[in-house]
Amino acid sequence: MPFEMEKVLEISHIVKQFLVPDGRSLTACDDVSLTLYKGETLGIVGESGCGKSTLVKTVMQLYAPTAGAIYHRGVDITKLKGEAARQNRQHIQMVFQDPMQAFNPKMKIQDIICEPLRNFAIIKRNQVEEKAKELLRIVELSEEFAERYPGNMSGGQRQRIAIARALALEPEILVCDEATSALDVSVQERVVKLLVKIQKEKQLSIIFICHDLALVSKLCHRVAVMYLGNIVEILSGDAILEAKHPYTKALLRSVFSLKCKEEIQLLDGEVPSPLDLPQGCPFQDRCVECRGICRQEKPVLKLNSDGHSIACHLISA
Ligand SMILES: Nc1ncnc2c1ncn2[C@@H]1O[C@H](COP(=O)(O)OP(=O)(O)OP(=O)(O)O)[C@@H](O)[C@H]1O
Repeated sequence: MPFEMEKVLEISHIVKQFLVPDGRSLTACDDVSLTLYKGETLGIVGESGCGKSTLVKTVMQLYAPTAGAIYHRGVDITKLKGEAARQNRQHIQMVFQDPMQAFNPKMKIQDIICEPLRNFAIIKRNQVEEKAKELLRIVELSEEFAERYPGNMSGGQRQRIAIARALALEPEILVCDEATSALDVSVQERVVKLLVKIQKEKQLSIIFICHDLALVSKLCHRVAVMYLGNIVEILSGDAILEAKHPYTKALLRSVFSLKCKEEIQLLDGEVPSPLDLPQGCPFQDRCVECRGICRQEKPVLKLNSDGHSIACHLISA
């Protein structure tokens, strides 16, 4: 493994339900368990609405889970309150798709980058400029950006600023939710290379949510595939084309072929509503191989001897 097998985060049986206006509950995450290791990039993929953002917002303590626990270095962070919860946020930072929404347009870049450090009283006012320049160097931007405002910068530059701000507190974990998706391909490639470089230097663990399966397979050590609030498969990024779960295989077929960039087949059928989860396998209504047992029993995620996990009744370990 290119990363250490030291557990940094353990997501354990997370269920997240939302109460919707008509009184029913919507299950966005349905018993999700995942481990993140030190220095690892863990990709999370799946169609829109499968629960990726809800899962990472629960990790970020933005949502309280309905059930389950999230252990960071052995401590269940979902139970932390007040100052203990605030302190823990230093270790897990997030970069969103559109950092502009998070930036105050009237603040100088140096103040935006150093705001987390000021909030935790780690640096004084007169140390902001120097610290901002140091962080700008890490994300390979000129020190001149310290004095600028976010309005007149390119998307790639803003995303580097967002990364610099997220790294300011020297977190152990960086969560990137579609962080490179709005960038054009060449800028995206440079930002991704930067993330890999920083990860190697700092042994950072990264959770990377992205719709682009080719990018995920290139960047991520492991990839978790989500469907209707469930993890259906976990496999090595470089083995994504060897996926075995019928959903992952369909997802791979439905996107542009990694080799010839040619669209080949769309995934048939609609994703069922998370308001009305079926008994049994979440993928049963779209699976061409569906059998009786798939409608009765929900398959558990089983670890194969090659480190590949699959939740499917039809595939044996
Ligand atoms: N605050 C909320 N209240 C009610 N329902 C929500 C809330 N947030 C998310 N959902 C629902 O939970 C399900 C999972 O949404 P989520 O945003 O986590 O999916 P996603 O995989 O991140 O999708 P996308 O790729 O489009 O961002 C969806 O059905 C969504 O409508």
